[in-house]
Parts: sequence; C-alpha cells; structure tokens
Amino acid sequence: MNEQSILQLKQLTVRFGDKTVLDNIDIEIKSGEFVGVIGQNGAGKTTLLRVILGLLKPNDGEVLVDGTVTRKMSRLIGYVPQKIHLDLDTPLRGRDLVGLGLDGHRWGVPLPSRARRDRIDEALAAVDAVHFGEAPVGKLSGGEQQRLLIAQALLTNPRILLLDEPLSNLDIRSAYEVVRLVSRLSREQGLAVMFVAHDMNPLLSAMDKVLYLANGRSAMGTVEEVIQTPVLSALYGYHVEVLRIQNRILVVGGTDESSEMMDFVEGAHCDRKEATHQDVVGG
Ligand SMILES: Nc1ncnc2c1ncn2[C@@H]1O[C@H](COP(=O)(O)OP(=O)(O)OP(=O)(O)O)[C@@H](O)[C@H]1O
Repeated sequence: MNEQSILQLKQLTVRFGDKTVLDNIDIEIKSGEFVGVIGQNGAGKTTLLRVILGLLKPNDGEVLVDGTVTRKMSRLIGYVPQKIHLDLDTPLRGRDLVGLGLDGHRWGVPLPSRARRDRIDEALAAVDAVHFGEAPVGKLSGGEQQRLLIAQALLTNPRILLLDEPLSNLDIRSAYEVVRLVSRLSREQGLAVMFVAHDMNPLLSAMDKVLYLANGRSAMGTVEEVIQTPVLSALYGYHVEVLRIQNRILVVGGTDESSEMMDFVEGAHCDRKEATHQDVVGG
C-alpha cells in the first residue's frame, strides 16, 4: 500500500454562531486507507465532509488534499451522497447517471464522445455495474443505484472518496456489498476513503481506522483503540461504558440516573492491545 498522505486537516475549527461543531481537529489520512466516520446526530460528520469538499470555509485551520490547499469541487475528491431520489420513470439509464459526473461543473472542456464513453465504461466496470448500465435508473435497486453513484464519483480519478451515509435505506446485504466494493476500490486504486455511517457493523471488516466525532472533538485509531471506555468518555465528557461480550461491542452511555444504548458493534476483535485515550484523542 502506498503510504502517501492524501488528506491533512490541520487545527480545523468550525463554529456556527456560538456553537463550536469542530474544535481544533487534526487528522491525516493516507493513500489506500479506509476510515469509517461515526458520531451521534449533530456530531459534525457532514460539516467535516463539507469543509473537505471546499463547500464550507472553516473558522480556523486548513485542509490539504494531496499536499495542496483544497478548492471547491476539486477533481481529487470524489463524493457519494446518501441517496438521490429517482422516480420509477426517470428517463435516465444507468450509464447516463454515471456520466453526470463528467457533465457537471468539474470538467471545463467536454470530453470527446469516444473518450467520454470509454471513461463511463471503465467506471461501470470498476463497480461491477456493466450489466445494468443500459437499464432505467428508477427501476434499479437501492444497492445498484448506490454503485452507480460510486462510479459517478470515480470519473475524475479522485485520490480520496467521501461517502456520506451511503448505506442508509439499504438492506443489510446490500450494505455489506457496498462496503466490500469501496474497500476493494480503495485497495486497488490506492484511494483514501472517508465513509460516514451510523451503524458501524458493516464497516468493521473494511475499516483501517475509525474516526469518532463527539462534542467537537475527535479520536482516530483502530476500532480496538477508539471504541474504549476511557477514549469515548473523554470525548463525550461523561462516563461511557464499552462492553465487550464475546465478539461484540456494546457502547452504553448516560448519567448516574439514566443509561442509554448508544451503539452496537458486532464482530469486532477484542484481543488487540488497548490504547489509552492519550494515544488517540486528538483535537
Ligand atoms: N449551516 C449551518 N448553520 C447553522 N448550524 C449548522 C449548519 N450546518 C450544521 N449546523 C449544525 O452543526 C451541527 C453538526 O451538523 P452536521 O450536519 O454536521 O452533523 P452530523 O454529524 O452530520 O449529523 P447527522 O448524523 O444527523 O447527519 C448540528 O448541530 C447542526 O445543527
């Protein structure tokens, strides 16, 4: 795996009014690294992606992509949204949806039609979608549509892929397939990946690192390093208990009076070294 640094966030701070959503975040992601981004509603996951995409200017700090300060809609960054709404009778074929990645504002000069067709074919093949490239998009399953959106994001040959909850609305099997696909692309193309998900379970076997956001702060490390009682308690600012039962992790948080299930992590390996929160808490 190429160990080149693709994304660097340096002392990144974002405030909305008097609310600090991201507080002095420092993160580095390397080529071929798959990072799962988790955190409760409102933790700042989408805000983080918007800053990286150049759609939101941080109050402090900077974002470097491939060593240079990021600019809006950079070709180095591929973006996959949660989902798009497609009516059954949407007059687009699969390959037309993919092609929108070339027709937008990203490419100033249109590609010649042959080169354009080849590029779309290549992207369809990369996500195993050649066989439904001619099908009407509205009639494809959620998982198939998601694969087309990933192909669309690949058209500019990005160095990093940002995915904002692409598993929402997918059944569990399709969710695992999308994760496997992204993991393969990451390995084969040396793509850095930031994958936002509410449910960590489908990501567990694919993630090199997990980035946990809470209260404006972040922790990044392996699942075994980050999903730990001291780390999450430090992030949340109150006691959070991480329970390891057989091959599963249960994160329980709350006050003395109440306790609330926050996350349920299946299949994590619990036998690696435990890190203290000093090892991984950043920001
Ligand atoms: N443009 C904005 N103006 C004011 N507040 C904003 C703006 N965008 C986001 N926020 C606030 O910043 C916080 C983080 O929002 P963000 O959408 O990044 O969270 P999230 O982790 O993606 O949440 P979810 O899991 O619900 O999608 C929230 O409190 C939100 O209300």
